Amino acid sequence: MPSPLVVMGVSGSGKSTVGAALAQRLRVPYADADDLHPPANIAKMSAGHALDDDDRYPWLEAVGGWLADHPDGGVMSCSALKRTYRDQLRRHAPDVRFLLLEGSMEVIARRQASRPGHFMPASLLQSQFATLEALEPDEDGVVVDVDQSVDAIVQGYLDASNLEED
Ligand SMILES: Nc1ncnc2c1ncn2[C@@H]1O[C@H](COP(=O)(O)OP(=O)(O)OP(=O)(O)O)[C@@H](O)[C@H]1O
Ligand SMILES: O=C(O)[C@H](O)[C@@H](O)[C@H](O)[C@H](O)CO
Repeated sequence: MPSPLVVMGVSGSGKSTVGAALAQRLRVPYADADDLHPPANIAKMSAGHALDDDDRYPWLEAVGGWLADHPDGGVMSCSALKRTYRDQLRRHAPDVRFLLLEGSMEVIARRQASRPGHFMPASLLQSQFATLEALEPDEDGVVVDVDQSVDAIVQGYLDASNLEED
């Protein structure tokens, strides 16, 4: 894969699951942006409060740093909800591509509900959807519907990107 990829979308859309599967399929390094949050961000979300732009700024800097360190390929799961956040990532890694995992609130809420023990409360899903700005035509990316198997999502991305496995 010639450039780093960010698997993006709202909480519970499958970023970690799909991101890890894609990285394995493409045989490139994988990282989860959830692991790069400052502890204060995790505490805030755990307490039921949505992050704001200021909270996300240092976190996106860390995500961008990882992308810049993987110019020859790597997959990062990161919500990247707003255009300005993706612009911030592109400043670090101009060639970054995005895979937007798109789904209805109904499907995603059901998946979140059957995922016990995660710090992200289901009550924040509405704010995640309200904050999400879809990929714009000038952004390098692919949109895949999450209401299908993980394998089908991975294949959908590969087909849309004309990427072959080694
Ligand atoms: N295509 C799929 N079909 C069925 N279940 C799925 C699919 N993708 C993900 N899941 C399940 O949905 C739940 C949410 O997925 P996951 O944790 O990967 O989402 P996420 O976007 O990384 O969430 P967060 O950003 O909150 O960490 C998990 O329990 C996962 O196993
Ligand atoms: O931008 C955000 O609000 C955050 O990245 C959240 O989306 C969580 O980190 C993640 O999705 C965990 O559930």
